[in-house]
Amino acid sequence: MEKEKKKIVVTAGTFDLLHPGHYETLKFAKSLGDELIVIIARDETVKKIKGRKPVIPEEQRRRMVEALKPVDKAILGSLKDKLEPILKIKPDVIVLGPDQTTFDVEELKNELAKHNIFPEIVKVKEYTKCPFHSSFDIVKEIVRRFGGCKMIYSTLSINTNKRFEIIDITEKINKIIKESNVKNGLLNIFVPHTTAGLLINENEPNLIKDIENMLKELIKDEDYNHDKIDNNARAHLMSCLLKSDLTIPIIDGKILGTWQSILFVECDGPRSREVIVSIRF
Ligand SMILES: Cc1cc2nc3c(=O)[nH]c(=O)nc-3n(C[C@H](O)[C@H](O)[C@H](O)COP(=O)(O)O)c2cc1C
Ligand SMILES: Nc1ncnc2c1ncn2[C@@H]1O[C@H](COP(=O)(O)OP(=O)(O)OP(=O)(O)O)[C@@H](O)[C@H]1O
Repeated sequence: MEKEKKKIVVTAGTFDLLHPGHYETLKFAKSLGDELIVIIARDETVKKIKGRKPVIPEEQRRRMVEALKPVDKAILGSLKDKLEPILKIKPDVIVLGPDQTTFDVEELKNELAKHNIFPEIVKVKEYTKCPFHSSFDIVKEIVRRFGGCKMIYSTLSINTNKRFEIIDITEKINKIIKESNVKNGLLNIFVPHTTAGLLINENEPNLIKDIENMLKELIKDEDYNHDKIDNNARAHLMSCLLKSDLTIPIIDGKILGTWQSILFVECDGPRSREVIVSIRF
């Protein structure tokens, strides 16, 4: 008597962080035949399709899927052509997940028909009866609970010597970044004062003089309303043209372009000033 041919079912997917939705799909897929083969999406494919690499590398994902009870075999997919493994397996049934748009059902049928393969194609329903029924939801929960951005900060003390003065603080900032050991992050420099501020520009002595002249030209030495209370309105107005904070990316431990320096601008010195430097990473 001729041995009855096994009914082979194929399904595929990323299966990054396993959840009951995966299991339900696999259990259902197995119920449709005798042998279930799962094609595991390659890391590179997932990066292209979902815009992010899976958390778990492909071989580790393959091993875990193969260890699941409904699964007979899990294989890594092709890097070149997604049809390649199906053409080799020649399945009787292909199970597509609820959110799988890699193949249009009709197109897949037509394409396989060209190779004399006529599988039944079944689409599964989404399983939602558990708190986490999507791998990305698990990722978001982990980030929410443990990932949060870390921040370190320090305070720079600056003693200014003149009424108006521009002080290059780049070296002091670079020292803080070096000591923080942060290679990639976001630097924020904040001046908690209303008569001083920050600028990024080239520290060239003639240009520094030009910046001073520009501010003094724009905000002339005149009588202002605020002078009735405190004789420093000009400094307040000058600081309106400056920045109270700077946000600069730290990439590979470096900040700033070739000609850029971080300049602290005193408009109402001499005084003791503070600059708050925080780094998020
Ligand atoms: C029938 C079928 C065959 C597939 N074959 C491959 C393959 O050979 N190589 C691969 O990297 N991914 C393959 N995939 C996985 C898809 O690329 C995957 O569906 C895509 O990364 C989206 O992820 P998700 O299905 O887990 O949502 C296949 C998917 C299906 C539905
Ligand atoms: N909740 C679910 N119910 C049924 N099937 C699911 C569910 N979640 C995923 N699947 C199916 O499992 C297979 C693998 O899916 P995949 O690895 O993309 O999981 P995912 O949770 O949808 O991932 P992500 O959240 O990153 O999109 C696909 O066939 C997919 O449709």
